[in-house]
Amino acid sequence: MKTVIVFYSRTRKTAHVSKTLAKQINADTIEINDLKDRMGVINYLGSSLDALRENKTNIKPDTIDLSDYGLIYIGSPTWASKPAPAIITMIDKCDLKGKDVILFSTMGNSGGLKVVERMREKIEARGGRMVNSFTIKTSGKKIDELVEATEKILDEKDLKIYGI
Ligand SMILES: Cc1cc2nc3c(=O)[nH]c(=O)nc-3n(C[C@H](O)[C@H](O)[C@H](O)COP(=O)(O)O)c2cc1C
Repeated sequence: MKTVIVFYSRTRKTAHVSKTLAKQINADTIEINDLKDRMGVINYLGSSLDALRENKTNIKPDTIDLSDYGLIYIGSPTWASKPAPAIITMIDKCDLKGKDVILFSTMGNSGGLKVVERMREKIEARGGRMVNSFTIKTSGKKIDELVEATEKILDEKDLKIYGI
């Protein structure tokens, strides 16, 4: 069975982590886009509130077909210690019955574990099973440092053994 990395990324950090992983483990990627404008200071506050309240949002693609995949990574930035609304919305539209899932979050400095924990609850409710997870701090990291941190986690967590 194939592996896919499903992610949302507002400022490309989670995207860099996802693309690095995909290259290393030979996985497909699916980027979830949030159709609501999330940029700028005012939208930052609104986005934090949306995340706190677990408000749904319009996403593109609207639905994703995971039937070809046995192992699914789901990655989200940390927003107010919660998953981004685009990821909450996406998980609630997915059939994860019998799927192994690896969850990860990026964060400025803190709250990433709570994001993983909330995603775990949600994927389990939809029949998925979390087999591993990790968080990555992104604050102050340049792209090459993010790539390096991702490769380090890949080794530490032995991620290459899953989905073979
Ligand atoms: C609305 C919003 C809320 C955030 N809340 C947190 C937070 O609670 N804790 C934290 O460490 N970082 C927080 N961040 C920072 C992001 O989690 C971090 O920069 C992340 O790596 C960005 O990923 P991206 O570039 O893929 O969007 C927040 C960012 C935004 C836009």
